[in-house]
Amino acid sequence: MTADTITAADIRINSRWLIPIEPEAVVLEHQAVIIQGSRIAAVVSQQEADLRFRTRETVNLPNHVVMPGLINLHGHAAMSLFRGIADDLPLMTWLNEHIWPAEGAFISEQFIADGTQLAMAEMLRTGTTTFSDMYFFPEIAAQAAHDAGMRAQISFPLLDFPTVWGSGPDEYLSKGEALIKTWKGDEYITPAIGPHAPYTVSDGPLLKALNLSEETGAPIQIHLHETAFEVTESLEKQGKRPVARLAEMGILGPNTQCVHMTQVDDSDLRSIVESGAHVIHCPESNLKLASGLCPVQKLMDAGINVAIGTDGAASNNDLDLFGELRTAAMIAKVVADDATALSAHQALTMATLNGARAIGRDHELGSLVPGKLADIIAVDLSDPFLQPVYDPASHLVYSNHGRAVSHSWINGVPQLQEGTLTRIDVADLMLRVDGWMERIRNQQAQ
Ligand SMILES: CSC[C@H]1O[C@@H](n2cnc3c(O)ncnc32)[C@H](O)[C@@H]1O
Ligand SMILES: [Zn+2]
Repeated sequence: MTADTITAADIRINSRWLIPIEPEAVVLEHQAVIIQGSRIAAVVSQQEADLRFRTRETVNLPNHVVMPGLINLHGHAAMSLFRGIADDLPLMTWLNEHIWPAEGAFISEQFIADGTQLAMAEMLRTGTTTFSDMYFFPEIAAQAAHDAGMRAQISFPLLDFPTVWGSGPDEYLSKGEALIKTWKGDEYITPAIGPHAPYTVSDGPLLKALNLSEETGAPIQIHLHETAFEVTESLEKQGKRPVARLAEMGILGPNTQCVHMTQVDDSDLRSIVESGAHVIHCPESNLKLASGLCPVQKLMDAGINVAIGTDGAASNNDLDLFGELRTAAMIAKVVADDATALSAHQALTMATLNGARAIGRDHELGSLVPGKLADIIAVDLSDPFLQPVYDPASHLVYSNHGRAVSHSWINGVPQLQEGTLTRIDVADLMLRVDGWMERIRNQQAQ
């Protein structure tokens, strides 16, 4: 090897273990990830890296596993400010009697800016590099994510009734169209359409959402079959199951993300498979609201792409995707009555490549492959609760929680170094969070 075969690059990450996700489910040892600009230039053995690359910066991670950044495909980021205000309730009581009144009373542009930043701090700290949001004032959330250098799919809300963000479907759709125009093509922000649920959006606005999606390419994300009650009520009012209604309208397709899907009969399964729609599994929210259990392994066996999300911090009550994976893997086994269901590697793929596929970005996100964007995390396995290490993939899913995440990069830019966030001023954020807590608590006490 001569000097002219040595390539200059920006960052070299040396790690004890590496889980690339693609091309296969393996754990590699003593690898180096080479980053040039915003992309992965190479993933090679450390010996080969010594011969082929000279980098501006080298990060040595001797007790760590390096893998692609996690993708949290469903949440309501600013609801972090409502964490713990209404626990131990079923979905419709939680929404009608607690969450919707609180949203009416408190949500403003500043609430969304602060709440989204709080959510991003937690997600970055626990290994998420891309998140999906469906909430009010999406233009503020998009700007907050962009400013923090986080990747996000930002869905604008669509409902039949007025909220803090608009007077009804027409206003939501025209503001949403503006959001799409502003952010389409951005490398960090993917604008999307968020019809809330089949029970809150009637056919007219749903069809307009579909038109907008077809015209702009913006994905649709919708809460779907979250509870048995949703399905029963739809059968009573519409004479059909929500999935059948959406399938007949043409809403289900490869650009549609169906969140929850705890109720799946054979006809639902067929509709989802035939349409190519994606399912977003939110196990902890489903458990906490006693909504039901998504049959993840059955969906995957049928060929459906299943990604994972935390849902909002008011129904979870955290945004730690590693914790979510542990729950997902555990309940998948009971639901399938099969301990081999959702293995550790399948779970890690669900939180990375499947998430990228659901937002149509698997060609550039979700695995550590040369040419893909450098969204990378490192997890420190040196703590006693992660020792001894026979299989790092097992530890990441079954023994870990997100606090062991030590480093992350998004687009090749460091976001977390030795557990410290580089782009969010946490002390300042906490002052603003305290202010919101006082206001919310005072109003609740009245
Ligand atoms: C249209 S903005 C989002 C809207 O959804 C509410 N929400 C939060 N979690 C859930 C859930 O699990 N099912 C249904 N709706 C949910 C949130 O409070 C906003 O009002
Ligand atoms: Zn939700």
